[in-house]
Amino acid sequence: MGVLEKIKEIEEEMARTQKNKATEYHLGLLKAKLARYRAQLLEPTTKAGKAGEGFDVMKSGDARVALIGFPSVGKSTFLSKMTRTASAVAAYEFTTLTAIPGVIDYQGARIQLLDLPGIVEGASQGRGRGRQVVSVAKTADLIIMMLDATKSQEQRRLLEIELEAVGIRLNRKRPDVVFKQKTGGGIVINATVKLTKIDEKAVRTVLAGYKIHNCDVMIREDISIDEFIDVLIGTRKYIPCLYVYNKIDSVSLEMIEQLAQQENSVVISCEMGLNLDYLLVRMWDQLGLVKIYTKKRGEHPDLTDPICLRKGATIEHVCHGIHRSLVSKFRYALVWGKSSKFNPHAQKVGLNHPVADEDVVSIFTK
Ligand SMILES: Nc1nc2c(ncn2[C@@H]2O[C@H](COP(=O)(O)OP(=O)(O)OP(=O)(O)O)[C@@H](O)[C@H]2O)c(=O)[nH]1
Ligand SMILES: [K+]
Ligand SMILES: [Mg+2]
Repeated sequence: MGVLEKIKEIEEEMARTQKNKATEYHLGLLKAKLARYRAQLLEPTTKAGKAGEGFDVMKSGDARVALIGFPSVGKSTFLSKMTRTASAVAAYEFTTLTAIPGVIDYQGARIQLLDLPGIVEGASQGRGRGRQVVSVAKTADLIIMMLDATKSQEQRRLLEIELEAVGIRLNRKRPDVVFKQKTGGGIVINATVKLTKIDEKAVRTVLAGYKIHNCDVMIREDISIDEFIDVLIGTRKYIPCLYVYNKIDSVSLEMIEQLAQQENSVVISCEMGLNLDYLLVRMWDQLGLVKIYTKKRGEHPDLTDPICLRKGATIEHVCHGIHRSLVSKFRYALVWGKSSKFNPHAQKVGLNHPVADEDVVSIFTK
């Protein structure tokens, strides 16, 4: 039996099984199995389908934003508006057939915006170019899920299912669980908080489903069984997502208001150029980039050409941003700004010092 059939069989069994206390563990086991087969589906080595390879686009700039959506929601129109790259726009579906990269220059950062083919239901199982599209989505620092404001709200849920199916977790944090596999000693489970959604038996059932008999599990937040499975699988991608409703020029004001009030959502009209600046602000916030200005000794900081880094970046990342070989010659750095202990005065720091947005940094070398 192929992987697809096995998946279907488990899904059918899950649908048949009533959800209650008595079936809880059995369902947990089925879920674990299902997740394992789905993971196989994405392995390049299985015969279940062609490798989950993405389109061949070089990652460039300081961050990558991927446009995911059904056909004809306006993804290419958006790329053409926001960047100097033109991507074909048309009223028919599947106009775009490959990944088209464009660049947004914003706040001194270069953000790569990727226009992608529209995906359809079943994309994660290889329908259309779906598999390729979702694997590109996995490489993004932010996903813009583009939705058509004139269409049913169902579209959003369907897309979420497709992205979930390939291991993407939208707007969620990695579960706070420490999992260590061992060669002996049995299963040791500890929790530092009260667990209301799972118990030890459920955890053991899932571990048995994965044929794991020796491990340490330290659970530090009130997780669900699905989140525990994610921890075991280990390759989940936790990516921020903005739900962008396009074509608001064609819906009522009440509708616009209702869509705009949802969490993580932004309403726009590409065609009328409505709210696009605000979307940029929201994208920037979600990406969480920090700008660092460099300063040579005795000179003013260079405010025209900041180095853009991820949140959590250190002086070491700043060095890499200036020149590859700088770290090997590094002696110390002076930092002014929010990360300086003596702000507004400078602090002398080492490579591990975490920088903050708009810090000014001077590097001193040997
Ligand atoms: N009314 C309205 N129409 C829009 C807007 N933005 C795009 N469109 C129209 O929607 C249609 C599809 O636009 P595209 O940019 O090709 O959509 P796409 O998502 O890239 O489509 P595929 O590449 O086929 O997946 C075109 O006819 C656009 O003119 C908008 O803000 N309002
Ligand atoms: K189109
Ligand atoms: Mg397109």
